[in-house]
Amino acid sequence: MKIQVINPNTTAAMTAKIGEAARAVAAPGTAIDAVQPSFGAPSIEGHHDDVWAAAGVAEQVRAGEAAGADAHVIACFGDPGLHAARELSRGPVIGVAEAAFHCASMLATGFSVVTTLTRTVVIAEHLVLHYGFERRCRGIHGTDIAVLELDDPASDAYARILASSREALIHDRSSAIVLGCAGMADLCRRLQGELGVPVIDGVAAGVKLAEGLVSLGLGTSKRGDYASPLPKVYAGLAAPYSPA
Ligand SMILES: NC(=O)NC1=NC(=O)NC1=O
Repeated sequence: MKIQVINPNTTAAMTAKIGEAARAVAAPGTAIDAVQPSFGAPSIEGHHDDVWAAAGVAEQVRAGEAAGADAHVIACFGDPGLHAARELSRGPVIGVAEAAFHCASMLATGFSVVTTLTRTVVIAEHLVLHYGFERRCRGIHGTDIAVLELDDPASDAYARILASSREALIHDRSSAIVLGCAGMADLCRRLQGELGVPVIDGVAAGVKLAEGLVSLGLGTSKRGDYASPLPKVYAGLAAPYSPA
């Protein structure tokens, strides 16, 4: 099967890291196509970035459908464009936040989220409510590490995320950690080893959930609000949209 993994920001190094994290867990028969939009923000750190990211996700899902993708993973913790992507897709579309929340909820009675800039905490809060996890998510914590600082050794990102996770487990009385940024994917196993609790990276969780649904012969329902978008010409876009 082929899974398109979309980094909705436009930083190629992050797309490569996300693709590596996806391939590390993909089953032998699963091909991972890691992509990013042709336009948009280099990192997604707020509502304005999110809007552009959602349009970029729609662009990439349309291309992925034309290329025969069996499923799509939206690899940004805000799950930008998730519902629009499901209108466009025959197969499953998994947002990394939704995937991580589901997995954490099957491993612990309560989980905490550790994310990047504190200003993005409200976006994660909105997702928790939108997906119905308010009884399972015990707290969401910003570390004030910018997304593109995650790879900068000078940011001391790992130590700061580890410390924030330790505090969250105590303060929230939670038993699992959800990493609140796709850019943290490479830290997951090390953090889990040091914290001694399940640490969920949404990229890996999203890939395995997508694989599982496709292998069950399940795809996005095309009845109701996830039916294909109505065919129309979109001003300013190269090609008018017509359902596959
Ligand atoms: N909470 C976040 O900062 N999420 C993210 N921003 C990105 O650019 N990618 C993410 O996963």
